[in-house]
Amino acid sequence: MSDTQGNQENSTYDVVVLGAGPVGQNVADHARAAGLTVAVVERELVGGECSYWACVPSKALLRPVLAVADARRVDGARQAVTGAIDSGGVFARRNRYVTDWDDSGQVDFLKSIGAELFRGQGRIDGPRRVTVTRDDGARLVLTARHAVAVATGSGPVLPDIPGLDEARPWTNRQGTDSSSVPGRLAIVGGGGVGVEMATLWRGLGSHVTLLARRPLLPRLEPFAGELVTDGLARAGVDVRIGAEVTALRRPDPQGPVTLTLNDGGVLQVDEIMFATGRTPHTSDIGLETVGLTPGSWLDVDTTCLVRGVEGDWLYALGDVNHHALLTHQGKYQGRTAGDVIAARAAGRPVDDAPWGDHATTADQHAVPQVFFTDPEAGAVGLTAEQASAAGHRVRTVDVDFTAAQGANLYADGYRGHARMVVDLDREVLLGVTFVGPGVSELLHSATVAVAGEVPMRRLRHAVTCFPTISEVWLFLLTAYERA
Ligand SMILES: Cc1cc2nc3c(=O)[nH]c(=O)nc-3n(C[C@H](O)[C@H](O)[C@H](O)COP(=O)(O)OP(=O)(O)OC[C@H]3O[C@@H](n4cnc5c(N)ncnc54)[C@H](O)[C@@H]3O)c2cc1C
Ligand SMILES: NC(=O)c1ccc[n+]([C@@H]2O[C@H](COP(=O)([O-])OP(=O)(O)OC[C@H]3O[C@@H](n4cnc5c(N)ncnc54)[C@H](O)[C@@H]3O)[C@@H](O)[C@H]2O)c1
Repeated sequence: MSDTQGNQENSTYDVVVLGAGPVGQNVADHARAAGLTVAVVERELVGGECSYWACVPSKALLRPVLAVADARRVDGARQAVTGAIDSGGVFARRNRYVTDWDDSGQVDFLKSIGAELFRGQGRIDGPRRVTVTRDDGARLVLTARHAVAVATGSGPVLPDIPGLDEARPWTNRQGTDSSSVPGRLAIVGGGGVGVEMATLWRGLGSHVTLLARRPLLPRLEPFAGELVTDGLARAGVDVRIGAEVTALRRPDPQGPVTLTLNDGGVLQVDEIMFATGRTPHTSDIGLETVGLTPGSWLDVDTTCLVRGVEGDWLYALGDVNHHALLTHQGKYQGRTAGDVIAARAAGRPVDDAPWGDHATTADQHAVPQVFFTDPEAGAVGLTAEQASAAGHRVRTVDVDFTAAQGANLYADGYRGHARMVVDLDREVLLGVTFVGPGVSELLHSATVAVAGEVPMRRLRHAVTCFPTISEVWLFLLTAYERA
């Protein structure tokens, strides 16, 4: 429904979604499937950071690097890998997966579900109202009968270092959309973006220096970061733990960047990339008009309803709520919140008990994550340290993959390690971590066990196929039973 006042158009929908990334699209899809009318506001590309400058291009670029690394671990296949990776072919592959940064396919998806797309910057303007400012300056007002869902994602945080602007650093954007390989690349930050970008650009031939304040992948079990550090070093990445950049210089815009480091050393590179964390896209979305602080992460309950806002109409999903900065977890929140909004709109009961239909319980207990490094690292649930800190009485079981024949048949001289964290009181798994080639596809088995709270005694009946990498489960369970 729409009407016009002066030159400002006003329209009313059941739900207004801010941001058409993967998360915004999921909440829209679920609300539409329940029969609600939905407006989606997007200021850039429908598909968001994930589709064009994060998950999809990074994995399109990494896959050839990891495929070649896998082939090199198999006698007979290794001899067929004789040359360097063809970066032109890799970039062309990436361009196909990001559809040349053209979002028409995803626009068609929104049309197909019957959601209305509004292009422009969306801002909340008091309860249940959103203004959209288009590039040509035109403004329209959207009113939400039931809910406004914020899914505006996050952007890179850059440290405040002298010379930062002059250095014109890369962020995840240039790290995923560049079509030339820098001769020398410094990457700052040892989280997920840093380790994947180091794997990728080294694989394409760059001389990469990875500067990390702390050990790599600090949110995972410590052995994951250690094995990934080792893998990067074997690939030729100069990994420097404890390093920080204190100043940057790039006097000639076409010339190299000079980094001053905290140990007083100097490093010269052709590009520098920052992978030093994310900040929510909430500074310019009108949070102050509903009593919230601009620029803050949005604090939500288990149904993704924002706390501290009267009237139960504002939801926040995906990166902006800071539960887990991962596409799949944000999409889970989007599916859940879409269903919650529909239930509340229809006056139906909301099942927000733990593991209920309308609760994002997995955000607290079973978040899975895979890093596409060499070796791959995958984890779900709590680490041993997190589980103990949360007050659980735990047993930690560790095994090397080398004993699993399936793993060795997959890669000669397979190197990998797994850990499971068992809750001794309930005899269920709290967390599992795998590190090794090919473990990315193994992780979901652990996610099912953790989210399903499958009793340890039942897990022994989940027989692993011989000979597959999954045999690691047999070694883990045997070690648990015999301890
Ligand atoms: C290099 C990199 C690799 C990654 N790899 C993975 C991976 O392999 N797997 C994984 O699960 N996660 C990965 N992530 C994390 C993942 O990208 C994010 O968790 C995901 O994009 C979050 O989705 P979202 O929909 O919340 O936000 P986004 O994808 O950022 O989408 C938000 C959308 O909102 C729009 N928007 C923002 N503000 C407004 C406004 N005011 N008005 C209108 N529109 C607005 C933006 O333009 C954008 O389109 C990676 C991140 C990075 C940086
Ligand atoms: N495959 C995947 O699922 C995948 C891949 C990449 C990123 N992601 C997600 O995207 C999000 C963002 O990743 P990220 O790596 O940018 O952030 P992050 O927060 O995971 O890691 C950033 C790292 O940079 C370090 N750091 C911060 N400031 C620094 C400084 N000035 N100097 C040196 N080091 C500094 C931090 O200590 C931290 O270890 C993460 O939450 C991650 O889960 C997921």
